[in-house]
Amino acid sequence: MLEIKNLNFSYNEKILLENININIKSQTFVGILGPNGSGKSTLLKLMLKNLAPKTGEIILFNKNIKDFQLKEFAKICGFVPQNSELKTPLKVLDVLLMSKYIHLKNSFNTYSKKDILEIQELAQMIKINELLQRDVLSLSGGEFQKILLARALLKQPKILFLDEPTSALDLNHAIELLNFCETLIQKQKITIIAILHDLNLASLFCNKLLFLKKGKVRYFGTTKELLKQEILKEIYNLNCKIIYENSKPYILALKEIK
Ligand SMILES: Nc1ncnc2c1ncn2[C@@H]1O[C@H](COP(=O)(O)OP(=O)(O)OP(=O)(O)O)[C@@H](O)[C@H]1O
Repeated sequence: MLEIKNLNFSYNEKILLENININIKSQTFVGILGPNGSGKSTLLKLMLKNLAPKTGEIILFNKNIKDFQLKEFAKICGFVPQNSELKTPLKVLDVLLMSKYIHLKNSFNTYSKKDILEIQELAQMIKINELLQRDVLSLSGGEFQKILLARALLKQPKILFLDEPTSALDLNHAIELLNFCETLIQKQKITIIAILHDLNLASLFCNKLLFLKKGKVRYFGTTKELLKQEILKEIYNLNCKIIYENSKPYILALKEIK
């Protein structure tokens, strides 16, 4: 479904991503992990066509993403950024309605009752229905993150990219949001690619992990295969214990004894 072949990327002379080769099957929850500065956001920007590879290609549904028209690409790919460019005082409902713009046949068309109903249904599901009439600028960080997710989902994307989707959420809300994303994979047959820093959340929700370090793919495999003491030491220089609960690995970070 999404294939990256021999991808290299650099800014000026600085190599940021080197010889990236991965193949992501549909209906997978992929976590992109790695230390700060390892190239996670750069890789996401390349997959979103915000940056262009120096060499190599990114193939989505058998087509090089550079050959997608912007509107066609935007219909297929949903993106939930960490922060948003949204700085204008708009009602949440209006922000969400704007995401339906892409499906309007032409600029003279207007939103339908069906669009409003769809927003209300989704708002119920991700528990933002009480926020619809609020000004986006008045929302808390966590509430805002959920609005960004709703905005991406209303485009009914086939692939959803998330940049640290739980960074502003408490643990309960983080699990609730990722649970919801997991059900989307089954119900709407979408694929999710998320940058995550929390290894335990990655363990709970991701089927596959991509570990980057210094711009290279160090590991790409199943969560069970990769969440191992020696791998986490190699990638993060982390001392940890792995505990298994319902056959899922949990990472217990250890303080270095001096
Ligand atoms: N515009 C730029 N010009 C030069 N270097 C850049 C630019 N953008 C990013 N970098 C560098 O590229 C490297 C990878 O950055 P990137 O943001 O992809 O890392 P990351 O893994 O997402 O990090 P973090 O976990 O801290 O968000 C870093 O060393 C960063 O300083």
